[in-house]
Amino acid sequence: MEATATLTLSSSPTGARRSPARPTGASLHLRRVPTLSFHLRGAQGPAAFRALSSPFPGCRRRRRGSGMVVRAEMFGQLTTGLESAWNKLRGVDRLTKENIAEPMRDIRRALLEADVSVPVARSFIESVTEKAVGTDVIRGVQPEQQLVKVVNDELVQLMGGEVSDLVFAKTGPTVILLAGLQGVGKTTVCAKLAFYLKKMGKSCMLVAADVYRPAAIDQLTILGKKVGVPVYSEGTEAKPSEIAKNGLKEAKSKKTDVVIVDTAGRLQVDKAMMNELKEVKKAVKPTEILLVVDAMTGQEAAALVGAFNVEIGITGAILTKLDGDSRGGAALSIKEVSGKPIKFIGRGERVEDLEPFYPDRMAQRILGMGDVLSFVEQAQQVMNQEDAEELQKKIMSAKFNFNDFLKQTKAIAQMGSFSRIIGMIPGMNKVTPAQIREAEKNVKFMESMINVMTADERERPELLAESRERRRRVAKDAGKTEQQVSQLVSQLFQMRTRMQKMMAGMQGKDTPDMENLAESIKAEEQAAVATGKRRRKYGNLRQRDLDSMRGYRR
Ligand SMILES: Nc1nc2c(ncn2[C@@H]2O[C@H](COP(=O)(O)OP(=O)(O)OP(=O)(O)O)[C@@H](O)[C@H]2O)c(=O)[nH]1
Repeated sequence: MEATATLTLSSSPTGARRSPARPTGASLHLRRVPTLSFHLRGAQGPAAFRALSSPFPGCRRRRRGSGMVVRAEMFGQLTTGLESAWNKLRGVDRLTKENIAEPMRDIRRALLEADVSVPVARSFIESVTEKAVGTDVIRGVQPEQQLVKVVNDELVQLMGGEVSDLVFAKTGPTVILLAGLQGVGKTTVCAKLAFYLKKMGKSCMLVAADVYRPAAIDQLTILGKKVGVPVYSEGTEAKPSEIAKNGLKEAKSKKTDVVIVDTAGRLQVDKAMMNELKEVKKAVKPTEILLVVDAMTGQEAAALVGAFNVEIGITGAILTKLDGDSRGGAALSIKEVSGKPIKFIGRGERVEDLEPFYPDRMAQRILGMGDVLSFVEQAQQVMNQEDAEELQKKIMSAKFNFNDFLKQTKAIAQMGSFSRIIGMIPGMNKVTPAQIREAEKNVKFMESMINVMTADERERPELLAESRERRRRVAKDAGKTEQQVSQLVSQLFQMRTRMQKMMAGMQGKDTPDMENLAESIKAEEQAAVATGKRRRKYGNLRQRDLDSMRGYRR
């Protein structure tokens, strides 16, 4: 026999539900550990791989020595489903509503297969479609790569965007109350959290408030010993709220930093369970109430977090058993469905197997395309850099027109800040958040007027400066006053002059001494409002603008 294979199956009932066909010539050794992995060696390795992995879409192969290790990764099936979406976009030159329709169907199917609920999948698809179609083409980036980036960003948002850190009490011990259904891993999480907090330098105490399962107290005591933290218990006779209260008193007297309260789990959500939790909550006023949920239960876990939140008001969730054959639905839906963040994930039975939940890392793990993402990000940066250089050239040759103006205002809307573009022009990176907000407020107002200008007028702003009729027409079409249009025209010329001066000032200086752009725009705006005296032929355009305009035409 030339090939050997070691196959390990998930310890969970759902993980073990499918058994791959046994390949000829390969020996299988079954162990109960919570991932699926094959180690194949010998000439028949590839054949054995195909036979073994066929029931597990998303299996990954890795060469190891002369053999190969195959793992059915968490979310493997979802990753595979998404891959088929990218493949359908090969050969298209930009993303359109039409050509992404089918890939979007694939993504939707992949999400549903991963056990994401229908409404969550629907709103995800809607927002990806909207963002993908509205994305500018980035030079050198394939449309399918661009879609990967959009999907990644939306996945990160779906999972809460930012990492949600544990909150600690300002004074006295921080109390963490753990709740959850039976067997989800609450008791194990107590020890894992204590281990994690000890590594952070916090002293911990575990409180055994699960009085219904005598073994739970023993289990907690053993785990407490293992991680080196004291366990407070009063046996199975006392009331959980009393035990928690006394435990907290003891922790205070010992100046313990964090108290973790283990509560009883039930097979399903019931009134008695909720009432008991409410009592414990009232007795110890926890800083964090975390619901422990099993990732294997998919969208049910998300619904459960929502239900507990409505009943007792929780601060977040801990998702366990993500190392098994979890399809990912829980991780993807919890925040969206319940509004509560996932704070930690459990990825194994050992005390070390708990880590904070990072939405961005999780999204990358799902897509399995870290390299594509960083490539698209770099290309975007290059494009912004090129934009900035182009803008600089235009400013220097006094050709900054309404199209550039609009492009900049749109860039503001897109990026939420001037500073990303402006910051790339050397010396122009002093824009403050208040100025950004101010600039953003004006964006829509200006855009409405620029949108109704003709292509010629946008290209050559002096057409508007010279013709009162044109300004009147723009005002009428945009629903603004003639004065507001004149102000916009005047602002563009002032901006142009000002920018030119700044650029000229910058040349030959390492650290130019100049005001930032937004400040200058604001100053000019105020000046424009204050002036009204020199309005003759050009309505309320100011003499200085006319001079600058003449300079442009020379
Ligand atoms: N694979 C895997 N197994 C886990 C994980 N967390 C817990 N388990 C296992 O799940 C089983 C149940 O864990 P417990 O901590 O006893 O669950 P519990 O919620 O306290 O259960 P009750 O006290 O009955 O409510 C144990 O065999 C744990 O080893 C995890 O992240 N991954």
